Amino acid sequence: MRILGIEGTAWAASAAVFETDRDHVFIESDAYQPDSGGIHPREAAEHMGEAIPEVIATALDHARELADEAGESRDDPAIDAVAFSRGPGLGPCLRIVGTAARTLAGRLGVPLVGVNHMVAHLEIGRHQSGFDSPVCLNASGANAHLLGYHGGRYRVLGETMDTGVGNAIDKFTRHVGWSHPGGPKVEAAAEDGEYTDLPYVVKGMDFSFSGIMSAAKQAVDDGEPVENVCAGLQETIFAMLTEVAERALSLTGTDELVLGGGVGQNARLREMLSEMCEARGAAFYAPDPRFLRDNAGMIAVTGAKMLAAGDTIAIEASAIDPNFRPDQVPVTWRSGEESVARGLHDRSAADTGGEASADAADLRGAEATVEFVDETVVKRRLPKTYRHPELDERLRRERTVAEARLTSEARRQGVPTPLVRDVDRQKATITFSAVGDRDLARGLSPARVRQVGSHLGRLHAAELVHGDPTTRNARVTGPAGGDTAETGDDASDPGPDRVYLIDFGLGFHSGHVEDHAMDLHVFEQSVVGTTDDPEPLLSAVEAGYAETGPGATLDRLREIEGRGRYQ
Ligand SMILES: C[C@@H](O)[C@H](NC(=O)OP(=O)(O)OC[C@H]1O[C@@H](n2cnc3c(N)ncnc32)[C@H](O)[C@@H]1O)C(=O)O
Ligand SMILES: Nc1ncnc2c1ncn2[C@@H]1O[C@H](COP(=O)(O)OP(=O)(O)OP(=O)(O)O)[C@@H](O)[C@H]1O
Ligand SMILES: [Fe+2]
Repeated sequence: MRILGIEGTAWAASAAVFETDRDHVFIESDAYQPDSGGIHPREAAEHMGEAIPEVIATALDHARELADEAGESRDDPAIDAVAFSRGPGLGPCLRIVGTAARTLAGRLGVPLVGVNHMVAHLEIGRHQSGFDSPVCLNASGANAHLLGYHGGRYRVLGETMDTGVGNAIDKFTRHVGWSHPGGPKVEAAAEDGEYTDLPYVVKGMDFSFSGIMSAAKQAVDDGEPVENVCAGLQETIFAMLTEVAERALSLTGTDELVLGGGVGQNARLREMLSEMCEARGAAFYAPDPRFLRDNAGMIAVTGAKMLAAGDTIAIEASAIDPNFRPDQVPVTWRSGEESVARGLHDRSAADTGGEASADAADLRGAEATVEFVDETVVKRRLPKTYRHPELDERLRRERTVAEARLTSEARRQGVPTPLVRDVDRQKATITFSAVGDRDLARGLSPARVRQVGSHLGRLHAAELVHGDPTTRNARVTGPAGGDTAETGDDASDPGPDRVYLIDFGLGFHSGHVEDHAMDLHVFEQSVVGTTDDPEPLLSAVEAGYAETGPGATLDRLREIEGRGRYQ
């Protein structure tokens, strides 16, 4: 089969032909380059209007040659379907691409396939790597998120809370007067720069860039050489992306990572991700640059998978969607049984602690190694070689201090946590009492997550924020199956099932409703990412929270969930 792909969500007017038999992709692209400033939607649309017909004509010529070589009749269309980017992206650009795709499919009498651009950024890497069910890091201009397939959809495991990663970099380069796009210029300048410290902001698997960008602009304005700020920016932003990717691998239990998106062309980002994966024995795949930046090849390849699954779209129903989120797409081309979290269900090492602790294997979280010694666990934040040594040293020290302090403070508020027995700041090592029989991820139940909700509420009421409350950072007593006869639905009496919160390394003090709602959001996201039917669990979390937490948090949580983050 031969699929024509068309891409034009923002800057790349691109058309491609994917030949499924040979697994070969031909791509023709024409980039929009703003004269000054960033991407202007109107200018970008004008560019699409001129360039899209030309790139399509070139791709169709190529398809015709292939059809002739194959001896196909000249009366047959040389392609079997037209796949196009339906969104997300700039409305005026998407409309031009949509119109071109509909017209062409109608004229040739072939099916139309509507592709989500973000899903295409990750499907291309999955296709080329041959991985089963990887975690995907999309690092593009307008987006930044971690995705994993579970229960028929790509779930967002973590994402930017403000701008996309490329746009953040481009805003900085505009500030220093460099032309668009800024990413490659920052990469080149960083080669000659010395690392400078900038704010580092991750919350569980979410992250934000706005504080870093303001600090970077300020540093330049204050006279710091721009190449030093570029080096600091790369080291900070890419270490954040690498850290959250590692956390996603750890949370899902998967050992495969693929990279997608235009920022993925950056050699330093690829180096960090590949080093992180190597250190934890995971496989890493990054497509060639021509498949990372916006291109129609990824649209054609994803379109072919959708076509094979019968996932075509009627012309009347093919409206574009500038806010099309990847988790809205029903993934018709993959089996409902596949899951990014498959590793969770066949790893016995996570059942540890209590009686079993003496025999338990040592664990590796995302950040640290955990060694079980009698009834204690020794948690060591070993150096991460992918990070700049200064940044690494700072993070390990700060987090060790925060973890020891907040674990104890939480306990004083009545939240079950391990006892802190010893802290060695120099070696970034803490010794705790062992708690629980297994991670909550391996024993989810409404009664247990209700306790997590209630614990978080108690912390927030005392102006404490956990910072990384996931289903792997709670330990439970009792059986793997969850609700026992003793606990039943009566969560006010936890019975023999007790839920402990651990891993306060990203914790901090805050009375701000936004920080509280984000904390709850991080926990709910970790539940949604790894379960088939999250709704009863989410209701239980919120019911537990409502009993103990500040009143405004749940409203703010709804607001956070509803925020469009495509800026
Ligand atoms: C919705 C869609 O239009 C959008 N596409 C997009 O942003 O183009 P993409 O090709 O994936 O990424 C472009 C970004 O990638 C950055 N970039 C390109 N080369 C880079 C490099 N070597 N280092 C860092 N960033 C780089 C650019 O500065 C720019 O911000 C998206 O996928 O979010
Ligand atoms: N006090 C404890 N009692 C029992 N088990 C523990 C304890 N502390 C940690 N563990 C186990 O070790 C694992 C890793 O610990 P922890 O989450 O603190 O490390 P981490 O590297 O910071 O993890 P991540 O960043 O992935 O959340 C936990 O998921 C848990 O199974
Ligand atoms: Fe893109």
